[in-house]
Amino acid sequence: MSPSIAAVASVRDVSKTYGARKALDGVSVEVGAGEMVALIGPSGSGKSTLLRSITGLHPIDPGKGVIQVFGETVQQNGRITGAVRRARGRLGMIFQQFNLVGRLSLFSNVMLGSLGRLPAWRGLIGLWPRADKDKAMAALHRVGVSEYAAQRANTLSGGQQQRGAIARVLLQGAKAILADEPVASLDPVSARKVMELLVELNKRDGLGVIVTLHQVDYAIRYCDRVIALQKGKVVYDGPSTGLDTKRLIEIYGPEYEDAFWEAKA
Ligand SMILES: Nc1ncnc2c1ncn2[C@@H]1O[C@H](COP(=O)(O)OP(=O)(O)OP(=O)(O)O)[C@@H](O)[C@H]1O
Repeated sequence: MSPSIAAVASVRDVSKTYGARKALDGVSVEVGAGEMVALIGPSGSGKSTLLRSITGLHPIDPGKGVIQVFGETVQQNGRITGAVRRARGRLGMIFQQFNLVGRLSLFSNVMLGSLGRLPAWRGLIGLWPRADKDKAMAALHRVGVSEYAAQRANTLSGGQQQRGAIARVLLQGAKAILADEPVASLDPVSARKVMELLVELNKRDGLGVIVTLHQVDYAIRYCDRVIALQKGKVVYDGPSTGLDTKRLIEIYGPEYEDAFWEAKA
């Protein structure tokens, strides 16, 4: 399979143990290049651990587990391979707390997305090539926050910061976005805008998206496919329309309505 059409992530029989706790227990999932998939499940079910394993931020347990990103093996037999650097360039990470440098302008934060391709000294003295500066402004425009380019990141609202973080991923040239609870710190209006932006990047630009969500209603509304984890195991992998009450009780238990952010229709 050529890397351009290979799956964003192919995870086969992966386990991850912290001390005596199995955070992932024989997980196998594959997310295709153009898909937008929600990763849901109760707190502590292993969602973040799965995303971190895909990006090679920690080694999985030794054994038969294998993780491939765009067709290249990034983890095998408990070892992170040399292909992980290339994989990280292709995967844009978005976090709950935005991960911007607060004292830098939004523009400078977005420019940091090009550091993987440029020598670091250029960034240190602000000597960015004109073409990259133009691309950064275009990315900020694309996500709807270009008017705040000169403003220090820590003076912006959460929603504006998260859009800036997405612009940085666009400048990085990522082919897919892995978002770990990207709306958990936002008010519902900003959260909806960030989710709509992710949908647009998926549908219009063809970026693969894997997004962990605490809010089941958001998973159903914005993602065609849902993968649910429970105690480190995949307990559902299918269309979001298949998440009926019985399934939700299986995933979250009888308190499943607490997993809806906005009122359940
Ligand atoms: N660095 C770590 N050291 C020890 N245990 C960890 C570590 N990271 C995660 N765990 C444990 O692994 C399990 C899965 O955690 P993980 O953060 O992946 O769950 P999650 O589904 O993302 O939870 P949440 O929705 O609350 O963010 C939990 O029991 C957690 O306590």
